[in-house]
Amino acid sequence: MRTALLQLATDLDQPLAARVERAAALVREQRGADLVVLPELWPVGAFGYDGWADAAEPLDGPTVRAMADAARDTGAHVHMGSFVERDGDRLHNTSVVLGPDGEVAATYRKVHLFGLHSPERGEPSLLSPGEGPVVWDAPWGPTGLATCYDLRFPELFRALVDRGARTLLLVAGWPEPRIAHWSLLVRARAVEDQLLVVACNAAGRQGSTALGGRSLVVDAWGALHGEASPSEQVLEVDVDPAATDGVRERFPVLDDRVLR
Ligand SMILES: NC(=O)CCC(=O)C(=O)O
Repeated sequence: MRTALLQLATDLDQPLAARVERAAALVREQRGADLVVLPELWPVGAFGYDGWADAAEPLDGPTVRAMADAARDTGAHVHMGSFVERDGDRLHNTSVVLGPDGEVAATYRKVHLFGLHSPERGEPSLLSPGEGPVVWDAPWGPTGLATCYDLRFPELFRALVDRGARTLLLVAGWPEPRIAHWSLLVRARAVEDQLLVVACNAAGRQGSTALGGRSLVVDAWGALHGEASPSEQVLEVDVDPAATDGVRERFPVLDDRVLR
């Protein structure tokens, strides 16, 4: 499965429409890929808190529509990363997977909201959490969705495994000062939950926050299939989701769980 991770650097000085147009053009350049993955909150910046309320859109708003058009033109599944979704008077950090037909195939609202550096402006004060884990029945097998700070909460990934997940699509806006945690925890989730993990981070600077890049793909045995630099980059990796079952059969550690 040809997979392209678009490790975007969002330029918050550009108008939102220009950021979306640029991302959609990059998606269209991935013709031939089966799956294209973008980072968390690239339209508004994962740390661009001040712009979120104004930029929030419903699920059928212009950002998702533009990415759906790009998915259709590319003929690929596109995990468009996440955007700030407005649903009535609530805002969510919502990930969206689009099919090659441009239809919404899956959505996931981030469960663990990050606000350690900005208790008054961070995600917990601006957003509402999602209601729980999501496993999407993808053409290549059951696929869990997770977003950034979720990575620090292993119980979410066990819940995804219990719901049948074999592959994990993780999108992030993970900062550079803690990038060693990102690289370590992505590998840990792949090995402990025996999942193929496709993990797409953002790059570049958003205000005072430098995002760390280093997107990576790790299989269920823990082997690294590709890793990006810290800067904006398209990382192309061929992955084999079917190999996860072989790992679980040869080394059935998940069967030996005692606490559930
Ligand atoms: N956007 C995020 O969820 C950031 C998470 C983070 O910085 C961390 O867990 O460290």
